[in-house]
Amino acid sequence: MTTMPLWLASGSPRRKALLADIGVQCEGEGVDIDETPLEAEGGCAYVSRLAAQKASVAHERHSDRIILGSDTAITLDGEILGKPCDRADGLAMLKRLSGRRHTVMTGVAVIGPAGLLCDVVSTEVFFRRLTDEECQAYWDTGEPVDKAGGYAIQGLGAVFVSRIEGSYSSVVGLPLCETAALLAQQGVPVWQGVDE
Ligand SMILES: Cc1cn([C@H]2C[C@H](O)[C@@H](COP(=O)(O)OP(=O)(O)OP(=O)(O)O)O2)c(=O)[nH]c1=O
Repeated sequence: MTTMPLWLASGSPRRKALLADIGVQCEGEGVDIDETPLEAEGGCAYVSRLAAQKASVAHERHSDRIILGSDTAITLDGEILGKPCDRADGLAMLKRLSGRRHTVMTGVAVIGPAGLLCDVVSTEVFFRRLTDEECQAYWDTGEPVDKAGGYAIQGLGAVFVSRIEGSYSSVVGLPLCETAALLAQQGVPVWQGVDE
């Protein structure tokens, strides 16, 4: 076990709350990086690159901590969808998700005594059909604006999701099973089903 405190390279209150759910306390703040996908970059490579980059930038400032960075994006028809840039973009995303399945990918990177450790978790999310009125009313709630794909499974957007295959916490922003394993490999005290 390490005595190095954990630093979350994220401004997302959801990621902090998910870690708190499994008893992991941390400080942290978001880092500003360019989130433009590289040419021909796939979703898995994209979220793992951004998670590692967020962790590396934070590590430069807080080299005395264990650093956790993460990134969530959705993929549909071979395209990466991040956060909507405006109302028109958000409505277009919701219409594309309507009545079909898409993939949510979350990359997690942890820098610590074991070096840089990364994982990517993919989850299939199935949406029921949405009417134009529903998409507009949902956008107007304000919930979609800072969410990858323009919806929140943990919020009002849950009424659009008929089922998922994979990790719920990963869709919300941090896959807890895999994150706990990465933290444990870096010596962070984290409960994994047995008391030490
Ligand atoms: C699909 C989906 C995404 N999201 C969120 C998770 C992420 O916070 C966000 C995607 O943006 P990210 O760039 O992954 O994260 P962020 O900008 O919120 O925070 P930071 O970069 O500082 O860590 O979308 C939900 O909260 N619910 C959902 O159902």
